[in-house]
Amino acid sequence: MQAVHFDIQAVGNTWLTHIQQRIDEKTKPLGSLGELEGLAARLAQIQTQTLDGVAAGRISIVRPTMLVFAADHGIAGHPISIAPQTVTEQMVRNFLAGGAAINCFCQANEMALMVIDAGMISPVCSDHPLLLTRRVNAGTDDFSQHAAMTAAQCQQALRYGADVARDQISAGSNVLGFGEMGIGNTSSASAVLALLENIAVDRVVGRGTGINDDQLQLKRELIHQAVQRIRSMHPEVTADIAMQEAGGFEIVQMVGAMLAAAEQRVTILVDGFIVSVAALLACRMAPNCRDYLVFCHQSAESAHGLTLQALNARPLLSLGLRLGEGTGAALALPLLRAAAAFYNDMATFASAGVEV
Ligand SMILES: Cc1cc2ncn([C@H]3O[C@H](COP(=O)(O)O)[C@@H](O)[C@H]3O)c2cc1C
Ligand SMILES: O=C(O)c1cccnc1
Repeated sequence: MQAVHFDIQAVGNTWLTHIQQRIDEKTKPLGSLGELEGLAARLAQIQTQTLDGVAAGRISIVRPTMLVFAADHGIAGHPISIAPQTVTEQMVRNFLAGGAAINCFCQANEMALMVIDAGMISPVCSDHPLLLTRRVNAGTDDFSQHAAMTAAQCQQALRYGADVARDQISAGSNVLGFGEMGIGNTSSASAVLALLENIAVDRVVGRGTGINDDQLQLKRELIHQAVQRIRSMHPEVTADIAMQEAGGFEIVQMVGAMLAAAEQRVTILVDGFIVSVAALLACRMAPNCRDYLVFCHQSAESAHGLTLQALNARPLLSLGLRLGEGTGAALALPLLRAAAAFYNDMATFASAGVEV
């Protein structure tokens, strides 16, 4: 099967001085809107391709949509989460019924929500308007023993994810949020991070949903075993190998969706640890993808800091969240709206007759 290819343009710094000049002409002391200025500049860079666009263009946030990718993980057959695998499906039903944290935050912040079955153990038989069924398989294999998926499944997951993003973009979205649901997926994310960044397993493994000391010890051992197995077979671990060996279908679909979004100059809202690991994989496959990422929050999962460091990222919020589902990304959307509002509508010193 032919590998999926993405053609992503770098945002480039051509217009950055002009964009910064537009920000500096606003009626405020230089730099006084702090990180909101960097956020506005990033959004403007993503959306602006001409000098006229810098002078008169507006940052637009159209049909912002949260994509929650759900899948199951063979490794969750071991007691490495507070919850059994069945909770993935139960939570997906909860998303569809509107009862989860992500539903509340999307509703509060006027964000659309779509849930993707990327490969849960059992399909949710539903023609629910929020559900997209893009199942690669009924969960991955236990990656502490075997590869999580085949090369063909990995390519299929990338393709499905890319198609999900393209469909939302065709429907008008120019901001896509990323969230996930999959019991055991912090194990997968930790293994991928250890493999890509060559970090010692003990430093990348955390408590996920809040496991106890015995479970943490087992989680470390299983991931250590996996990393040793994978490294002994592949002295050089590429993103493709990390995904096949230790990924989850929701993680790989997020990678495909991010790459497709970046290809179409769409802003990507990155949630917590698991989504950030997907972002790291996407940037390994296509470094220009980095230009389209907005890092929304820093999770309490200890390895999230290491992931953000690897991506040279400074997130907008730090609220001690450790939930996933896209919650941190949905909470950051009002900051994007505020950045767009001041960039688009704030008076300049000249227009307001303010002299300093
Ligand atoms: C009720 C419940 C709701 C959740 N919503 C997100 N997650 C989060 O926890 C899981 C990852 O943690 P671990 O690797 O420890 O299983 C993912 O499903 C993630 O989205 C949840 C977990 C639970 C139990
Ligand atoms: O940071 C996250 O995304 C996270 C942390 C714990 C559990 N689930 C998700």
